[in-house]
Amino acid sequence: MPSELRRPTLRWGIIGTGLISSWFVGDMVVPRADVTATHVIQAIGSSSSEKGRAFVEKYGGDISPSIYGSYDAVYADPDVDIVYIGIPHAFHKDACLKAISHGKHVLCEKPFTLNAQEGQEVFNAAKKMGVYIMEAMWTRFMPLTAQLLRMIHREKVIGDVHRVFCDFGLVIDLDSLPATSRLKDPALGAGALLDIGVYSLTWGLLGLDEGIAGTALKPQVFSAQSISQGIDVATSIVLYYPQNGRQGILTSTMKTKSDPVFARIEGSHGTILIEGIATSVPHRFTVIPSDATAERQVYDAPPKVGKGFFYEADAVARDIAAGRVENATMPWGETLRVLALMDGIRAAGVSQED
Ligand SMILES: NC(=O)C1=CN([C@@H]2O[C@H](COP(=O)(O)OP(=O)(O)OC[C@H]3O[C@@H](n4cnc5c(N)ncnc54)[C@H](OP(=O)(O)O)[C@@H]3O)[C@@H](O)[C@H]2O)C=CC1
Ligand SMILES: O=C1OC[C@@H](O)[C@H](O)[C@H]1O
Repeated sequence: MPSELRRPTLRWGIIGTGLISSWFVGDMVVPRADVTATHVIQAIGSSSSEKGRAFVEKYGGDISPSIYGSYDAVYADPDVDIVYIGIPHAFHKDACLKAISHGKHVLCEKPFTLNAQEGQEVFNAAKKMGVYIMEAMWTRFMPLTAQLLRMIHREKVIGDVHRVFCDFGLVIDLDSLPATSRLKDPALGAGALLDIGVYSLTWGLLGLDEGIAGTALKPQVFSAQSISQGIDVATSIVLYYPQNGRQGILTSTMKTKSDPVFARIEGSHGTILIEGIATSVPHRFTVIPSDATAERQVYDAPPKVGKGFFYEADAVARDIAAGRVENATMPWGETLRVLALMDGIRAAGVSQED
């Protein structure tokens, strides 16, 4: 096998120097024992080059990327293979389209775009240009997630799944945030559903049905949203699968911190509890058989190195080296399915203005 396929290299251009870009870059430069891909931080694009320089000093370790005071310079840099988009949701579509128009591959943060229509536009452009693009739904790429889903759907460790409960709650005090914060400004896509509810919804979809994108069963969706200052501060979703009676109760809120045990999956032969520092980051699950005499089994994530963003980045590197334009774990159709569900929830959810 050619070495580029065995251990591919990707040269990344980073768009935005906020929180998520710091986490992502930190993971790309963290020393790892079992590296399967090499990630080079080739360029940083920021609203100002001073900000870009400060970012590299703080988070970049030994790297010395090109630092640009604009995003356009990153898209135009011939040494950049792939653009990582880490800016507020409302700007994802334009950033993706610009990167694609320069022939760059793209990894774009969640939620991929503000709605399914925007997402479709971006995928159409990527298809036309023949470039790779994926939504950075990192939770799906963690080995513990893959192990859990295999045990539920293939090994049927809890028998037939009946219900999935999942919550993602963070305490976000809107009054203390500037009006320009991405967590507060409706124009930037603020709201619990798009920011954190997307994870609860993801766990529900993955736990209740093995299919994704075109192979997934279609649930009926019921929802309620509490609106404050023009954004949803809490969204609750019920997924009901008429095909088999399964139900998901999937919640998100900006009012309360969720419990470390953020999800419960119930089946005919037992229950699984999933825990982590956040609903996006599972670090352990426990299988509790219904038979009280049988032992609980605990499964832990691999020892912690970085935050775990390299799992999705490695997957992207392998895909690109193999000539694929989309990823099998997070294909374009799956991003569009989740976006369409969130569109429906926002359109139909019972809303209460305070
Ligand atoms: N996968 C995950 O776990 C996480 C994903 N995310 C996702 O990443 C994206 C960015 O979130 P996060 O890093 O928390 O956001 P931050 O507010 O921390 O940073 C966003 C960055 O985007 C740039 N930017 C461009 N225009 C604006 C604007 N009008 N207002 C604010 N920032 C702007 C700025 O970078 P500059 O000035 O350098 O151009 C800014 O630093 C979101 O879509 C979010 O959903 C966020 C956190 C965790
Ligand atoms: O994706 C996310 O996960 C962690 C949260 O802190 C953040 O707001 C969100 O964007």
